Amino acid sequence: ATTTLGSYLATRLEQIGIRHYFAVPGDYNLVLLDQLLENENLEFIGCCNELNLGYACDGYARANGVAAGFVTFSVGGLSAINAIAGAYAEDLPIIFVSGGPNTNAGPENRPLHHTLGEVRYRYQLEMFREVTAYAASIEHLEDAPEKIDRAIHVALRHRKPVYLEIACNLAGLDLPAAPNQQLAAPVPLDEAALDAAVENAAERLNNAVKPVLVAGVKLRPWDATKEFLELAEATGYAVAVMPNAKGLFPENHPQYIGTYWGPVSSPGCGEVVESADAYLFAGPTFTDYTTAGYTALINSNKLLEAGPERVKLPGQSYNNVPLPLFLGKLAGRMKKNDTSLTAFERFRPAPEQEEDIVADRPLLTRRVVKRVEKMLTPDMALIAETGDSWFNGIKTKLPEGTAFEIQMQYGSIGWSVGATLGYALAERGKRRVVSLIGDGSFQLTAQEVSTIIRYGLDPIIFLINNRGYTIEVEIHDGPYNLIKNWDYAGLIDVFNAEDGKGWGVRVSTEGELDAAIAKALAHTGGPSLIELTIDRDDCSKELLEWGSRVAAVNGAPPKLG
Ligand SMILES: C/C(NCc1cnc(C)nc1N)=C(/S)[C@H](O)COP(=O)(O)OP(=O)(O)O
Ligand SMILES: [Mg+2]
Repeated sequence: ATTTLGSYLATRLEQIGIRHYFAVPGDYNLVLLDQLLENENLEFIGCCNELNLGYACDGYARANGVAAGFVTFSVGGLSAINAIAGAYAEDLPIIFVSGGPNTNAGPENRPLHHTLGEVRYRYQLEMFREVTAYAASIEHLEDAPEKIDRAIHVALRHRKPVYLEIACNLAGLDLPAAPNQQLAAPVPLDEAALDAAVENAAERLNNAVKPVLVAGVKLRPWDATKEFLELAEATGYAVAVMPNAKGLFPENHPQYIGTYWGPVSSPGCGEVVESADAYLFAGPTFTDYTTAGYTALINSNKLLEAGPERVKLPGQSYNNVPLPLFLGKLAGRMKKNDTSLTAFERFRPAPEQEEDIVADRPLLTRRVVKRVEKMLTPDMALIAETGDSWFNGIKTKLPEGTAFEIQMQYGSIGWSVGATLGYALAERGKRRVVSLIGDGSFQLTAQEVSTIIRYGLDPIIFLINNRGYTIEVEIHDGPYNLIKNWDYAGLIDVFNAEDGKGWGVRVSTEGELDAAIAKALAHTGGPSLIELTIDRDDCSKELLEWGSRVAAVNGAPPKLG
């Protein structure tokens, strides 16, 4: 049996669990798209532009584990590259495919449209090489299967996007049949290093007086959340999560003490973590944003850092130690010690009294967070866009089982609209998406709401209209932080046109918000966009504190020498 190059690729995508792929057509990928349409287990999802296509792949990969996107050469690829770089930063496997020039164009010295006007066609491949874990151009049929399989293998093994460029005159040609072979490779394991790391870590933690555990963002891409929970319950320690790891440990768990974010940690949490005499961080990233401008007091003499594939203990490092194996094995060596949790219990903040809704009270960010918290259910996912939505999203208490998504490593505003599309598609019928999106971010990618309408997805979008770039205002204000206001709620009518089922409303009081949420929860067949009127200076207190610290780091004078 033979298969065409395009249907070989389609079969592979199906084999790794993809059911939808995102595409914007162009004459370099039309024949390839025809091949994909032949596969009835894959659904074509057309996006308004390639940047949003990339963000949709990001959101889909967060829910589904891996995603695929298809663009045309240069005008498509160079538009998508920012989203693919973001997926690299966020450890998301994406099979990203661009149509490429006809294989004869180079040898016959043919200038082509959509290119730089010179006969040199490798520039897109070189650019993607920088933001993917593997990049290859397929210009000969005989090496297509190997390059496709290698790309998929690398994406799944390293949890990173990969890039394939397929010459437009090859996609519909026959290939040798597709052997069903193992595509995902296990993480390398050094048994001796694993045992030594467990031995050393167990000794340090079992001899500590008040050790704590902190969950990091890499727990999820390296499938170690279950083992982290096991370790937590084997130790009885206080457990915190870093801001971009929210949702990776159940927040109603008796050992959960909140978000550890240095000076903007949740009440009591920072104190307990920083006063511990040993802390195990599992899968952490210590960036300027996750440490509030490096003001988090993390002492390397007390730090046990378990990364995706290596463990770092004070004065010792162990390589080829997979995170889930390390955490799981360590759990079996731990003694119970609830000293840090007992310390936290002494000042655990009393649950906040639920304030009654004051119908005609103007909206306050703090009150909006409380109202969103109340509507969340375990079968929802909360997506927080870059902006004050980070702080508001992170402060939102999650019911057990509710998922949380944030792009704190890359922080490219506008990401959340495409990510909402991709995530909602992957989780259709299983999880409803609730998104917190600022007005400034929304203006970069708003048109993808029409794709959400086109495919009848029903996320609930809270559009926080505070008249500008408030994060930037708090870090460093200037006239550039002002934006032109839109009628955000009215956009829904624009995108609905004659057949859409989106619903939009603008609210400015607590009573209006309450009624809008009730209506959104009942609204199906399309998105609900609730535009919130928020005062320009009404932001979370954490943003104020965090902003001044990040600004201090940004402004640090160049070191001499
Ligand atoms: C302009 C910028 N960051 C710089 C930036 C600029 N361009 C891209 C693609 N990504 C970025 N992070 C940021 S965080 C704005 O405050 C976002 O504004 P908005 O969505 O309105 O949220 P807040 O009002 O809560 O800040
Ligand atoms: Mg704003």
